Amino acid sequence: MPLLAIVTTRSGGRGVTTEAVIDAIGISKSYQRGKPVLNDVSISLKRGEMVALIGASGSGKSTLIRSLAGLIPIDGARDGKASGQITVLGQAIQRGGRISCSRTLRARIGVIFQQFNLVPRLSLLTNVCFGLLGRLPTARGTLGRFSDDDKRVAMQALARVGIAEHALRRANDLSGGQQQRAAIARSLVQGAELLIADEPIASLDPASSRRVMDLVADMNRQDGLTVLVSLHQVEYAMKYCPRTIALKDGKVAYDGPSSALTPAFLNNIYGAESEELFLPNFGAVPEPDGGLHWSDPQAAVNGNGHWSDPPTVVMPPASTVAMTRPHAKAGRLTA
Ligand SMILES: Nc1ncnc2c1ncn2[C@@H]1O[C@H](COP(=O)(O)OP(=O)(O)OP(=O)(O)O)[C@@H](O)[C@H]1O
Repeated sequence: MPLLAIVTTRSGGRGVTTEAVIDAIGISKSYQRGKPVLNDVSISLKRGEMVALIGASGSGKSTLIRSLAGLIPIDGARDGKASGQITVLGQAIQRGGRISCSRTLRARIGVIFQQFNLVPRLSLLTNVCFGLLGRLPTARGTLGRFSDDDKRVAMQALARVGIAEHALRRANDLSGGQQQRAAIARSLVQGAELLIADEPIASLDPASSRRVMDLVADMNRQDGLTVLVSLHQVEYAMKYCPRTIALKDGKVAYDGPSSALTPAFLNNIYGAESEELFLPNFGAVPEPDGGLHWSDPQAAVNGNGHWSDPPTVVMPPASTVAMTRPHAKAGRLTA
């Protein structure tokens, strides 16, 4: 697909297919020997899915995201235990504790971080052009010589994320939300097929968070990008992602529909942190069986729901809402 088409396509979502875009089998990661931060984790994402990764602080979300993106090596075979394997877009990105990510494969994976990862003293335009590096001849890319066509593509991406007027401003002169939108524009010009985002809204105010999540959801629906996004606030996971994977102590504690998550389960996952997680008026209401469902399903789907930014709400005590069998069936519930 031509680059301009990648940035401007509005042809409608491509839906979820059966093709696995991420396939991680039995992966573990220890920063210190004998203390695994990820412990035998297996997950699979199909093309076109938008999946949230949630879990308490320290549960291993960033470690999993970085492992899947081929940024840190997972554990190799150890103590008689076979090593895990990660396949992304049909290619082994990690095997036996060794990263084997080609330049071509890396160009197909967009990665967004909480701290934006822009070059602070360079313009937004140049930062977005860096997304083209995986596609340019090495010499031109290394010298950072971008053609008028390259800049046109970057401008289109900046226009799509709504910050074209700031193209020539230095990245560090812009707000966090604008910088994150520039990082998204960089993934757009990159032509990524898979977007892996590590707490992209963790340092943003609610309005900026919604804009960023709306853009990510738009890339999923309109461009067919497969998205894995780690989120601290569960409400965003429930609003934007049909499926949620929850980590607890480095293991998959839940993998299933976001709508089947219950306050009791979330209390279990987050413990004392849980009171900070829920914002009311997102449209999520408890069902009699303890699940959370959207009062306006269309709002959940198209991101046009009514939003407000009220103070945090205290979740009901775990004992008041029991996890019932239908949820265990709907998702893979192991916590
Ligand atoms: N580079 C590192 N060296 C040593 N330990 C690390 C390193 N990175 C993370 N850890 C540890 O691994 C555990 C999981 O960290 P990780 O950042 O993956 O969790 P997280 O779920 O993303 O947390 P948060 O929501 O706070 O970002 C934590 O105990 C953390 O201290």
